[in-house]
Amino acid sequence: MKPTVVLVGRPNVGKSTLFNRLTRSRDAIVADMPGLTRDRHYGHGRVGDKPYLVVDTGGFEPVVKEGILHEMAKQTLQAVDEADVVVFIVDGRTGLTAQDKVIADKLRRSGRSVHLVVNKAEGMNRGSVTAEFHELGLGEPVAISASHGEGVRELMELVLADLPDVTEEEGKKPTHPKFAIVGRPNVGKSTLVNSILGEERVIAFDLPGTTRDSIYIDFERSGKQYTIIDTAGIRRRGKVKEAIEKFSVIKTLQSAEDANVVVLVLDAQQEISDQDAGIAGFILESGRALVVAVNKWDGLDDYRRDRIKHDLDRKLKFLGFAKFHFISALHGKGVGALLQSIDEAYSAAMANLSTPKLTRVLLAAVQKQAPPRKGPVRPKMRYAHQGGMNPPIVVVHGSGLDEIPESYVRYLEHTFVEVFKLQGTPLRVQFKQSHNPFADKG
Ligand SMILES: Nc1nc2c(ncn2[C@@H]2O[C@H](COP(=O)(O)OP(=O)(O)OP(=O)(O)O)[C@@H](O)[C@H]2O)c(=O)[nH]1
Ligand SMILES: Nc1nc2c(ncn2[C@@H]2O[C@H](COP(=O)(O)OP(=O)(O)OP(=O)(O)O)[C@@H](O)[C@H]2O)c(=O)[nH]1
Repeated sequence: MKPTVVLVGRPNVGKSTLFNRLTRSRDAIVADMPGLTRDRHYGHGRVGDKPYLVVDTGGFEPVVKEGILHEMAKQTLQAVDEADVVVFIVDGRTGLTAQDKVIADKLRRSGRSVHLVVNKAEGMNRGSVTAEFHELGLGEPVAISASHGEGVRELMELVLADLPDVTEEEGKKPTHPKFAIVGRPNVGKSTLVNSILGEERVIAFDLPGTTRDSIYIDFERSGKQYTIIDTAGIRRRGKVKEAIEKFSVIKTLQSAEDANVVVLVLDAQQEISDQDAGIAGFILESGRALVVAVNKWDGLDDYRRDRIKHDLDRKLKFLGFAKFHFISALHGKGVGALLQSIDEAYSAAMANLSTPKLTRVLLAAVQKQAPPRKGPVRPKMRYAHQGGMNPPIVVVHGSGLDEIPESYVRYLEHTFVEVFKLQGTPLRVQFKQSHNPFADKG
């Protein structure tokens, strides 16, 4: 599973500046999806071949108005609790403050692994800028400049050094669908898991766990093997749901990363909320295959059904690649069809796309509509091969491919998806310049 790095610190120390720097390159992938809403607190980062999730806790809750911050915001504490590593940022220009001490104390008691980072250190002597922060008792402070990008890469290498390497695990080819049921509180995730597995099964697996673990359940249906990742499972204990735990975006993201198919559950009896769209945005960014379950479809008249469909069209347009199912988890309606779509999405995400066929499809697409010329060089696309799975990545080789417009990339994506019938997974097209030995000669 990808490690989660949580950025903590008092206001104005540079958390979001660092966050933006860590997540910038990844954002480009889904930069201009129409309608996509993303919560700018959660993102994907990578150092070398090590991927991680990063959380900016700044602005999670309104800043306490008077006096020093006596208590870290609840949401921040939850994020710290669910983190693999905490990066605690202080301001090298302001120097050590009382608030820093309060936060340091909380972090020390959290038992998490903490890296102390002194930001805004550009043009300053490393030794002297970090000196006073030793007093926080969180080990050797690391000096960086988030806005200038100094020391950031070294910092992330250090932060990730002690964590288990996930790249090897990622490379393993899965053998069957492993799907995560995600969605905001109360949409019916537990009910859906029950409906898929059958009551007895769930009770048998209803093991107490720690708050941060999801439950993984293997099951068989119609002779086929599945693994379900149940993020809600831990809360479901017998009759009464005591103290419903706070919704965890981190847990949702982690389980989506770990799955090969995500089932996003929505509540048809409520409006599609910003939180729904936010979760949908993360799933899109993760590149996972997706099936949408619009739950609680029972008890709605035609007018309301039309309205919700309209609402979905408008707010979740960017999930056009996914199949939508209108189900009732409570009455077990539509659950079989949902599983079929999970199978289909899984196969699409894991499809083997042969180089000759990809190349044929590419050349036919180019023939039908050539990439627009920009500047003096005409883009030339020569061949395509598969560069990855889950999501399928098609690497197009050629020359003059620097400035292919986004609309043309989408055109190619749609063409590959249609010809290879890849329902339920996003597909990405990447370009690779090959040096053309004849280009300079005339
Ligand atoms: N000189 C200098 N300024 C920086 C650096 N990093 C961030 N800043 C500035 O510090 C200010 C606060 O940065 P933010 O990234 O918004 O800080 P934050 O911790 O996210 O603040 P909150 O959202 O209020 O918690 C901005 O004016 C940044 O431009 C740095 O490395 N050097
Ligand atoms: N009418 C109707 N109600 C449903 C359906 N599915 C679930 N519910 C109800 O919605 C409520 C929430 O269901 P849960 O399965 O606990 O939802 P959850 O998403 O697991 O909720 P959290 O544990 O808070 O994340 C319960 O009262 C369910 O009985 C459905 O298909 N139709």
